[in-house]
Amino acid sequence: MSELQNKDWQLEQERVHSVAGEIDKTINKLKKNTGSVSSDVLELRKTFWEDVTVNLDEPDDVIETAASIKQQAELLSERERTHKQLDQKLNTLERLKYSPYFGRIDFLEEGEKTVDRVYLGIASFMDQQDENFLVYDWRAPISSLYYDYSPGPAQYQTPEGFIQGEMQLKRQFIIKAAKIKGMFDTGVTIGDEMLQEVLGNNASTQMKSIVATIQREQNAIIRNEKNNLLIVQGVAGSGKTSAALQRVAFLLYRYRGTITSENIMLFSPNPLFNSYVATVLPELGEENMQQTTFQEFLYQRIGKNFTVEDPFNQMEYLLNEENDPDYQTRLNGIRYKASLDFKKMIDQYSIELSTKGLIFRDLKFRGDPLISKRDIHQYFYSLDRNISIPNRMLLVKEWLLRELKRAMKRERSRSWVEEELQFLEKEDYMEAFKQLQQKQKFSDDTFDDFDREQRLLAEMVVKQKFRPLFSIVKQLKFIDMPNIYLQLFNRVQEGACGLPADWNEIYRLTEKRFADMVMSYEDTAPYVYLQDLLEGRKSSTAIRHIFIDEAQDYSPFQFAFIRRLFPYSKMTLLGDFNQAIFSGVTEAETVLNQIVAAGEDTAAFNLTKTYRSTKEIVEYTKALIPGGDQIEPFNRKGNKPVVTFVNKNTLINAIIEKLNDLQEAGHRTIAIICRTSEESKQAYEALNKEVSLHLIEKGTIIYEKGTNVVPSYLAKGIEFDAVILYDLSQYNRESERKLFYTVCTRAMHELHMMATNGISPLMEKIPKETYMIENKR
Ligand SMILES: Nc1ncnc2c1ncn2[C@@H]1O[C@H](COP(=O)(O)OP(=O)(O)OP(=O)(O)O)[C@@H](O)[C@H]1O
Repeated sequence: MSELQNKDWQLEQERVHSVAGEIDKTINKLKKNTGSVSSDVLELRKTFWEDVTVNLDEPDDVIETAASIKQQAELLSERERTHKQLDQKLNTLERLKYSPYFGRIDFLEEGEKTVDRVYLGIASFMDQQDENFLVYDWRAPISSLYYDYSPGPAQYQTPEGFIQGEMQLKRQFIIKAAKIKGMFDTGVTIGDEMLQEVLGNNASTQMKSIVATIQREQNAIIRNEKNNLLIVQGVAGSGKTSAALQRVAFLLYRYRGTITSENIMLFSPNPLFNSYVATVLPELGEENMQQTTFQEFLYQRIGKNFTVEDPFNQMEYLLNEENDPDYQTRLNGIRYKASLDFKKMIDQYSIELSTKGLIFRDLKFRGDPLISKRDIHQYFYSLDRNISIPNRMLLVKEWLLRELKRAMKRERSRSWVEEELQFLEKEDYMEAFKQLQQKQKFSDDTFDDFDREQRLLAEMVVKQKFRPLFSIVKQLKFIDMPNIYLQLFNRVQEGACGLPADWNEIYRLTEKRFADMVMSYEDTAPYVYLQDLLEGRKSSTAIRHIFIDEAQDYSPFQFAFIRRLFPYSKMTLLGDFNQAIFSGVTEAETVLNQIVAAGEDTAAFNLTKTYRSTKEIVEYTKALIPGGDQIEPFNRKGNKPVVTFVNKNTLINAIIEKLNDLQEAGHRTIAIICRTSEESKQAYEALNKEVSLHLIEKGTIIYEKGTNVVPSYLAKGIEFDAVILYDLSQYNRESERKLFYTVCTRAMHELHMMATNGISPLMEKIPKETYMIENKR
């Protein structure tokens, strides 16, 4: 280090100390505040009832009591909110104290004489007089200079317009416990050294924020405010998920006051992924957005009577059941049911249903139809056809509720009621007695009282028996959805586009599964879509931004469906067609290559640089996919991938040997990736006797440090220090190329592949010099 650099370092270190000191002062002040708020909260909770005047004697008193409770509850919740905010602020300050900032830029604004020195951190921090920013939030308008430019002419956008000027210095810091551990002045690309430092670390079981090293092309995605729909195609490891999460943080900052974490929703591939990304936003001092998986979202809408298949079962079927006589039909069905043609067919069908064809269910009472499906049908189609189907359904619902009430009255005097009365429990009598007392219906005449009690009990019995019927009607379950859906396949398909030749077979298969009360994954979205067209669904207005990660796994149909549910949301789709493992097998369209965005205000991004894996691993994996030569690895050195020839007897020992080597080399997260869940279980059983490891299944929520055995499709989106592919020879169908690519790209530092039956034909085009071969047969 030169003397000048040494001096700079010293000056910067002094500043770090002084800023950390200021942060400490603020922390202490805040702690005092938090203390008093937290004792307020405790006190309020303790004395809640003391300060409420409870009097239930007269109706007026009851109203007053309710108002008094409400007031007290509001006071408590306001204090609790303040407490939570202070707590969050304290947390952020503690993080800032540990590492106040990661970057500095010196910017001379056009027409100004003094240079602005801007230090960037995870949150803004001002001096004690609240006059000067000691740290700028990385999301502030001026901070974008850091991500977008190298020293030289530069500009940034503010709500008032562009500010031009010259960036004179760009400096990066690695600060830990208020000590500068690294300091780099950067040139053209930001943070090569810093990226080396960050990417060279061990993989973690939880994703980390990347704010210190966001790249320019990622920044464009993170800060986009112009477009309603962002489509990001990015190669494996290009930072799509990272960009999505930092974008959430950006939006929460930029639209503070109008948008909260409640208004943002992330669709993610599985529950494990949800927990994998769950710490990024809290690390940045923000609350997590809403998270769901698409299947979870759909399941709430499908009756509990169905066993609903999830995408993982579907994947297992596709990978394991090639010899099933129905395999090809199922595949064709999956492909068509994913398409917009199928959606059009459903739209057309729903128009027809407006005039004929709806199917209803009998409303049965004590085994007999009380209101027959024919009556419901007749009533429905007697209504004005200009009224939409959902609105007519509401009218039918109201009519049915009226009819049920009428029927209830009729039933009270039926003989079955009297019979039931004899079997009532003592508690039922007590209840009737209590009710009569409350209604003050007792008279002096005990004979009358007996009569009244009997009548009330009869009412109670009938009401109870009718309850399920009321609930059926209220939930519109008098509509026979499964049969309406099946009828769709069995009608004349006039002008239907792209109908598969084996349509009748597809119908037969769908019907067969429905008869067993099983709904295949490919039917879930179309089924719920049709249901929504008939029942109506209030689109969600609370969600303002939707993020869909792993978007390549969504069909055009599914995307159109989501779009319809959230008409007021902006959307960010992130995916990689080379990782379309589901449609890789089925050859169905995915939303990424058939974007349904006509007329939308759309921006498309293409990320080709990859950060996860070493250069050697990328050189190997990029040769696996068409167009892979465009993938640009980050220059981080490592070992070449290794293919180990084994036979069935030596496989487990070879893996154990690898595990030992990798652990010795300091790798903390190692995945043994198997093709299917069955294979994972076998591998786990065999290895578990010898080494300590965990098995990841579809319900697994958290992945743990150490060695994990994981089925291919559950490894999506996450990463490991080292990956051992359980058996590379099994990936031999062309349709599994994307799956093979996806699993190999999970490795950060080391990729090892066992081969029980020679090299996979999918590796044919991979240059021999990109990997090494070992023999353990
Ligand atoms: N700008 C960056 N600075 C530091 N690390 C980065 C950056 N961009 C990406 N990374 C790292 O690269 C790895 C891959 O990122 P991420 O998981 O977001 O990529 P992805 O495109 O979603 O990958 P995949 O499609 O393979 O799931 C992560 O470890 C992430 O922290």
